[in-house]
Amino acid sequence: MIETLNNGGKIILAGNGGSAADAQHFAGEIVGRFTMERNSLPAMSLCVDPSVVTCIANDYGYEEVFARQIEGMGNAGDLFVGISTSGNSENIIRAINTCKKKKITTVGLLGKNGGKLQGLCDYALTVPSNSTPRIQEVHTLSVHLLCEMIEKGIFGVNE
Ligand SMILES: O=C(CO)[C@@H](O)[C@H](O)[C@H](O)[C@H](O)COP(=O)(O)O
Repeated sequence: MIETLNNGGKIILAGNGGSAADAQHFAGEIVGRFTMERNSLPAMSLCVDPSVVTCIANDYGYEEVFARQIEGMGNAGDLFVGISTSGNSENIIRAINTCKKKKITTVGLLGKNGGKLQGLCDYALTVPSNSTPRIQEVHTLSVHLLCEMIEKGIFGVNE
């Protein structure tokens, strides 16, 4: 993630339900700030524009809501984070496949045994629990830890 941002790429995130909340939370910490006064960094959640999401879902199917946004807004050198507690959400799987075509690095924040996404993502952080709420709680912690590491990695340890 640090390499992506240092090289001018952006972080793109998506998830369903509670994981959609995690995706927008992550983007907020990166674009706004986590704990440090610093320049803004580029990150976006694909879950937050109801007009875009409903248009794609209505016209192309819910499976396409993230893949089509990546097709339109993702660039080589970006990094996509797909958040899925089951690892089996079809719209995240399709998003990852679109990223591969566009040379976008893929990261899975997953749960259980990682599901179908485990082997598809370039990197996977998989919470080995069968409880969706417990997985989500560890994902939220992971979001904060990642944001802390990004800030410290790019701007130093000033807090
Ligand atoms: O928050 C919860 C359950 O705690 C739900 O909204 C949950 O996120 C939804 O069922 C999601 O559709 C599950 O998708 P996924 O994590 O398996 O990809």
